[in-house]
Amino acid sequence: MAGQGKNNLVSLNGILGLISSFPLITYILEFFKDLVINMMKTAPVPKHIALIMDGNRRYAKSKKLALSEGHSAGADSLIQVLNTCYKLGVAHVTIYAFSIENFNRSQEEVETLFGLLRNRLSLLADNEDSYARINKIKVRIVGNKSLIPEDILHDLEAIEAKTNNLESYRVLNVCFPYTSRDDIAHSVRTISYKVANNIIRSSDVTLETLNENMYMGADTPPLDILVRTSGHTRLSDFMLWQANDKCVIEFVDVLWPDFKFLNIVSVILKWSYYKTLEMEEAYHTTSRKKEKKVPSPEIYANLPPPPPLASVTQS
Ligand SMILES: CC(C)=CCC/C(C)=C/CC/C(C)=C/COP(=O)(O)OP(=O)(O)O
Repeated sequence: MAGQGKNNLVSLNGILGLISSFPLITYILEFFKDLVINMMKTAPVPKHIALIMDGNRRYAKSKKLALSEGHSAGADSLIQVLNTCYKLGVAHVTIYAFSIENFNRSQEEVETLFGLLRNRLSLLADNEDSYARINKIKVRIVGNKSLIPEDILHDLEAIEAKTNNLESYRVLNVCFPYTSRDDIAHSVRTISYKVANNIIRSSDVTLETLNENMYMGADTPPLDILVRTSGHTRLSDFMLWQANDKCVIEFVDVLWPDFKFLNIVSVILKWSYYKTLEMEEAYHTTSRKKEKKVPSPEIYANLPPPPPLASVTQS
């Protein structure tokens, strides 16, 4: 049944894709998408969503495309998903764009991925009317920058500089090249350095200190939803530290390039539904506690007698 539901959603996405090739229909579809988004805004909205965009190569194989086209289709999907998230009011989106493990892929694929990332991010941020700048989205490269070739790093840092101004209030964290364990090791190394140089005391090191010294920075809200596409049910060394406590992990059995508006909307709707139930439960628990605090009649019975009545008209 779950597989059938998945196929229905993929074919619905396909139909939407096909009919959206007509301009008037695109306009009507966008109108309905905005309507859905505006309705969803009346319920709780997650602050931070992370995405493991898995399945680009399988998508390319299934469509008999070149591998690079699979990644390119993945980048197209990402733009749609980002647009939905930011329109809805999600402040931070974090994407696993390149794992340190991905360096084990062929030189050709690594270069394709680096080039794609540089080109797509440039498109997102280069000009004043580019998507990230119009929509006030800060692009941040999060990860072990020492592993990025100099020319690519130079371009990525230029993109960061163009979007990182005070007006930006949405954030796109591009994890590149990244693994969680490398992030945790980086945080521990930074803290050890600070302790050794008397910048902080070891007794003051808390979970928050570890958090603050991670690549992502202290101003990142707790992770609400982590999505992995393609049906694989593992985290592949991503967000191991951040996916804690209240974070919901969603494994969606759809290849990333097929992950579109309806898929991200259903993930967020589910989160929002359970969040509403949780808030309602918390509300009832607090009101029950308040009700319990009402003093019992016996307490009134034991109160001292009231003072004698005095009137201003009768001296
Ligand atoms: C603008 C911008 C930041 C673009 C990002 C482009 C993008 C979608 C990158 C993801 C790359 C990646 C390693 C995907 C995993 O699928 P896979 O290659 O492991 O596929 P498979 O699971 O089918 O082998």
